[in-house]
Amino acid sequence: MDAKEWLVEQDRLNHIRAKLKVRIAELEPAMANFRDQVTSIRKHFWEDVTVNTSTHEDFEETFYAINQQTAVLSERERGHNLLIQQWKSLNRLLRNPYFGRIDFQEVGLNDTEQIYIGVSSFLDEDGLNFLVYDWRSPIASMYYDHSPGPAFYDAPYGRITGLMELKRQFQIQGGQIVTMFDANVTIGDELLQQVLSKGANSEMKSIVATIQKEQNAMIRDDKSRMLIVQGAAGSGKTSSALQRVAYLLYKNRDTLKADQIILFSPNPIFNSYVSTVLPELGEENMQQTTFQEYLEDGLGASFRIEDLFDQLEYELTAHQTSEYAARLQGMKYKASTGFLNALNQYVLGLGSKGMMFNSIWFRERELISAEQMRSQFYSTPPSLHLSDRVELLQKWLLDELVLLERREIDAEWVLEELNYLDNDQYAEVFGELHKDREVFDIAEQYAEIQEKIHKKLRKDEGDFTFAHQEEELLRHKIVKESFKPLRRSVKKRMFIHVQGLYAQMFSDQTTILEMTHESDMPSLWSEICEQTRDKLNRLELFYEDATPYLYLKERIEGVRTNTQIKYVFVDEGQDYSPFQYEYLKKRFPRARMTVLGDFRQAIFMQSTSLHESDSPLFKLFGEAGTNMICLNRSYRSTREIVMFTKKLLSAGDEIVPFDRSGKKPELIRLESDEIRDAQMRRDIASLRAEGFDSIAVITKTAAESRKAYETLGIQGCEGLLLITKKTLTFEKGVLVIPVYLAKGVEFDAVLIYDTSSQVYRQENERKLLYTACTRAMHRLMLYSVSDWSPFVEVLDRDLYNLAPEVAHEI
Ligand SMILES: Nc1ncnc2c1ncn2[C@@H]1O[C@H](COP(=O)(O)OP(=O)(O)OP(=O)(O)O)[C@@H](O)[C@H]1O
Repeated sequence: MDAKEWLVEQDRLNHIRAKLKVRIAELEPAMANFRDQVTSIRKHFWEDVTVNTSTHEDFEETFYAINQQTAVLSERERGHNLLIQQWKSLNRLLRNPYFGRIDFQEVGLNDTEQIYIGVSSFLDEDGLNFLVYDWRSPIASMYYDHSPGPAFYDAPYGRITGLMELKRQFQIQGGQIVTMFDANVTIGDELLQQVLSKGANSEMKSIVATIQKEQNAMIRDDKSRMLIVQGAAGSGKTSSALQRVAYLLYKNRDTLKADQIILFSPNPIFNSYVSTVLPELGEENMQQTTFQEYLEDGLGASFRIEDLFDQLEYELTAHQTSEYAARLQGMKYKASTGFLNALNQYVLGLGSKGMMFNSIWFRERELISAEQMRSQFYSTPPSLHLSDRVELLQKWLLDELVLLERREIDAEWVLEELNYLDNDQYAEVFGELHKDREVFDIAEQYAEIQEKIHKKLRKDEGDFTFAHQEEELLRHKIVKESFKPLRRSVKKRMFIHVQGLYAQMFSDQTTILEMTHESDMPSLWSEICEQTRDKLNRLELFYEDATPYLYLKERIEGVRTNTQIKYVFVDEGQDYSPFQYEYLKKRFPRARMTVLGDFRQAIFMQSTSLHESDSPLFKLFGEAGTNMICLNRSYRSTREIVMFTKKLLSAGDEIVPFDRSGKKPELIRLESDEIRDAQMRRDIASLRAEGFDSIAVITKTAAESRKAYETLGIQGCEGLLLITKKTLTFEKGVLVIPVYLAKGVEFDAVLIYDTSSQVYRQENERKLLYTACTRAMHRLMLYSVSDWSPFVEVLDRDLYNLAPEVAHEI
């Protein structure tokens, strides 16, 4: 870039920054003014309102005055918040006004427009000229999608075509242009090289300046009901998803708020990892949760639910137990579409037989039996949905309770309770009755007048006394109180015996066949049945049962829906079962869904393929409403690490590394655990000395993590942090972490604690090793004290370096 051009750009930058400073300075007094007004209104709120409730008119006037005052206050607060937002946005721009420029000549116009692109827009004083365009604006999309030459963008009023004459990238720091490139391809590799060569952070970064074309397609897809993104490890799925959230918030700024978007994260620690990206882009964070939270919300009070991580630990460590084979078959089957279909069939079948209810008991008496409910339920129209029939039954039960409650008033126990009312209770009841008394007086007068007019005796003549009436009302009140929990439990639909219904599917082979017409059953079905029933009897649920159980419960009771949410994002989408997708769709009926995942990292027993043509995800919203984007370029790791990790897979050929060089992965075999730990301590120290400050020792299981944490500590390794599923925030340092908690995150250097054949041998462990190794950005080191894992053993020798002292051993 010639020096003259550089000067011109620096001049423009100075000019824009000066304008920004002026605008900021102009805003500050207005902000202070609003703030003072808000403080003053809050302080004097009651002084400015005359409260008078003596007459109806006074009351209305007071009410009106309070309302008016509240409206003024919230209008000022809104104004203040708006100015704060603008102020923050301008300050963000002042630090870094733009990162790109394109020169575009629109067909039919003579002038070429210079379009500068930054994290938000900035207009000239006249409000007509864009000095900086928001990266999400339609015109800015050309920056990501086109190389210099013919180009176009889709404006709200149609497609605009023209010629892109220039595409320039900037890095700006402290008001100075640090680097400047003219790119002749989409986004130049040079800038990306610089960005990617930096160290990992405990928080994810925004990629706004270097979004790639295929990522941009995903970010700006606003047509699909279901967007599936299958992407290699490190291809930018999560980063692009967050940019997509920012884009959607911008595009739909009048109708969409951040809390109408929800992201399902793989674990709580991931929430903290991604939480800074949107604020960095000037947007509020969306809601974040985990599926486990949803399960616990739906079932937590009735069951202790295993989580996905404990399920995986079981799968990886319980080989020796007698029930292992059946449990594994159960995990697989219960996550399958086959079981989902079976369950749907089962629910359908319940329309004609098999419903189970819990009798309603009261003071050790069966008030309404399960049998009565069953016959009442089956007397409702079979053409209705099961949940509608449940609703009719619920109404019937509430009516029955009213009748039973009335009958109960004369029961012996009520009289006893009456005698045992303590003074406070009595006084409370008496107070209430006293109020009612006025009503009785009027009723009494009315009855007397009626008597006179019609000249006939009232029915209750002679036996109507207040004492009697009081006692009756007291009895009534006592019964009503005692029936309250019954009514509440009916409203919560606790009369449905969901546990029994779920267990019924697992009663024996014939039941499920009869109920579901399902022929493709696991061979160890009777053992699976026994395990499931045992667990249910202990009021515990295997992870693989939790979603089907909740699904069954909600199909019968009626689904709890959340219609506020407009977009659902599912990260690590391969780790969700078809059940869970069905559940999410029903739970968020108004939402569009974005699923990001990598089937090559499907380490849990339950998984859903994202890109196979028979993926259940295509059926969820129908093919017409579904779009799939594949991201095969991997940005996180160096070329050497990607070449190594993709060969760990049986089918990883399509993964393409971004061309950033580094050291080859290193294989280090040592004679004993102690020697390995001592070597790791030395390696960690030298990595730190090289300037890498985010380092992870990755293990297969939590038990192995605990062991590594202890033994490395004994070897004098300092500053270790043990990460467990309870850890909520990420910190920089040397983390010891099981692979399933490292999903989705990255480190400068990764050390695989034990890469022997005892640890990574089974086919399901291949993906674990792949996932662990792909967390590394710059350095990858694998250790073993015995034979190498067969997945490593077969790799071409030129894909890695062997530590010299052990070179002869492989
Ligand atoms: N366009 C880009 N510009 C700069 N950095 C990028 C870009 N795309 C991805 N990256 C970087 O690559 C790394 C991996 O991105 P990200 O974590 O989003 O990938 P992922 O596909 O979600 O990975 P995984 O499946 O392994 O969790 C991050 O450091 C991210 O900043």
